[in-house]
Amino acid sequence: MSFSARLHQKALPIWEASHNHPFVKGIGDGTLDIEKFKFFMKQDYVYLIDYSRLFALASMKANSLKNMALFAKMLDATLNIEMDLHRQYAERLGISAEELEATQAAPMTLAYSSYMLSVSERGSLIDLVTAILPCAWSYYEIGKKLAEIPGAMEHEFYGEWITMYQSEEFGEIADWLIKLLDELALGLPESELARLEEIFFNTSRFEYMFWEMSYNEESWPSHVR
Ligand SMILES: Cc1ncc(CO)c(N)n1
Repeated sequence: MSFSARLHQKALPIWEASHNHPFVKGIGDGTLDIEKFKFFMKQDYVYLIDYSRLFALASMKANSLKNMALFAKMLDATLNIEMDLHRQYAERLGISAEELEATQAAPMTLAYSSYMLSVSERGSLIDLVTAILPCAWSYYEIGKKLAEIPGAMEHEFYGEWITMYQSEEFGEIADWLIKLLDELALGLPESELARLEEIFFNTSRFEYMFWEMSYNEESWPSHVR
């Protein structure tokens, strides 16, 4: 079994909980409360700012020119394609790009971003790739699953979201990260693989918690905001 398949298997119960989360289900059947989605979009935007920084850092740590270029491409795709989706939704929701960028990170967003950044800054390239893989991979899986629901991609509000994450371009990023991880993991001792497994498990948990936070619109208590 490849290392990526092992990680996927280990985190499967968490991924399934994400797929079955009422937030994700609500995007799929179009019933999600728009206020919850608005909360999610704003938090996701500030999350993606730090996620983009990780691609810049990955380019710095890359082991070949080819990989440097691929991470640079992912950085560009996140800042200019994926985050454009957020800017477009914001416009539809009456939020300006400036307001979106100025969103105050909620505790879970801050915890998730800080965890990914700290693992990636002090670790090597494989630590970074392991930390970000559940993000790219799980959104692609969710996108594909939701796209199978008849009419979901044509939904007047949530259709664009599903269309973005099920796209071939987004899938290519996930596939490429999976391949790179398996390459980098070749020949590593079990102790190292177990350490990486923990990172993957943690960011998979954070992915679940991000749905949970968004569904509950959970931020700092108002008296300490
Ligand atoms: C929290 C989160 N995880 C993954 C993705 C996919 O890039 C995203 N936009 N947001």
